[in-house]
Amino acid sequence: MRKHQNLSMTNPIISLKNIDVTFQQKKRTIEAVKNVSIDVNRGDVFGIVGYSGAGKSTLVRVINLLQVPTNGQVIVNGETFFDGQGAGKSGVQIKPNELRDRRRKIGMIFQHFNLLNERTVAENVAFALQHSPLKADEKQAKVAELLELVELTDRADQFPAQLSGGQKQRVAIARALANDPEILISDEATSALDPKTTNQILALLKKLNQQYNLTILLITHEMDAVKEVANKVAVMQDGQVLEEGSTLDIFTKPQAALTKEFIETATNQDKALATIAESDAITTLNDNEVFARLTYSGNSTNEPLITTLYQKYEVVANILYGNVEILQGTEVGSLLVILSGSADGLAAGLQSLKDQGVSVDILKGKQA
Ligand SMILES: Nc1ncnc2c1ncn2[C@@H]1O[C@H](COP(=O)(O)OP(=O)(O)OP(=O)(O)O)[C@@H](O)[C@H]1O
Repeated sequence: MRKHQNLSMTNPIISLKNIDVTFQQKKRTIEAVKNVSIDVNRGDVFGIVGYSGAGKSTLVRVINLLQVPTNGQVIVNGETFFDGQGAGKSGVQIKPNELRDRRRKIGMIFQHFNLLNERTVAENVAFALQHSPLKADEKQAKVAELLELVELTDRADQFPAQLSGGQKQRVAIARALANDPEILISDEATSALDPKTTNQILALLKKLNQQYNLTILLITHEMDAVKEVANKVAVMQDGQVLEEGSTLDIFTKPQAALTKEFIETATNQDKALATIAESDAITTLNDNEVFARLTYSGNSTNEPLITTLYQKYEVVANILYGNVEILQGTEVGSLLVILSGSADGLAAGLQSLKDQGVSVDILKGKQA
């Protein structure tokens, strides 16, 4: 695997501008992607999160024109692949043979691995090299190198049916990397795997990103997966990007209700919230109390938030749930608390938390 240079000249490596994808069916029009613009920089692990049907797969298939968009611009590595308004195929700006070449530099992996069952592990990887200019012995060496990279050297002569899900996905990764792609699109690649195997695959993707500067697009319905590896996230719903930002910002300052929902799941807050919401403390919340979620990162973690609330504002915090994650090397904490105090004390205390960069969500209580 070749290490890709970080050429600032060609950043972003993928630029999608105002992309629409509309499918015409007999009686109805499906707007699968609506006016989406995203820039992916070289070396990014860019997470695209959304529920089934949000348009994620359709959007990423636009990158290598497996899906020709209805409108918009597709620019990869500074080269315009597509530019058109309602132009259909006539908006394609690249010749078919060139497009085939460029597609080889964009590897893809999928939920169901898409391996050839009649071929061995080594043959599956070699299959991706059928159009490569390498000589036979070079191809063999390349396959061996790739299998070593994904730690499957000892499985080279086995068939997919003899492998676990995680091993099958590693074969698929080796195959996707055969032509030294600069971009890897991972479309729900861990969705069929158990949590432990998922983490192993995510760790492998992270290694490929760090060691080879491979740009990765990680499509998933699990914010958990994104949290592990992505430095940027876009949240999709109904064909649109609801919000986009660094993983840290998305986790600490989510704006859209859907983003908050994904984060609650990824940080196990959803389960805690469900239990806590039923508890007496919440169902019989007093007038001088608020139930709040406090999210803080980096510097704020060192601040004695709770102590200050009490000492300065006489606001007492009852912590019902706490969680700390390390995201991109930064601590992100979340607390579910009942804060009690005088109306003025609460107002001033909450304001002081916000001033310290803590994101405050009132989940129940007067100030909601
Ligand atoms: N070729 C097609 N023809 C018609 N409709 C399509 C086609 N491909 C996708 N769609 C529709 O476009 C919408 C977005 O689908 P898409 O597969 O991109 O979503 P997704 O977020 O990737 O979800 P999933 O993870 O389930 O694939 C859906 O309503 C889907 O039914």
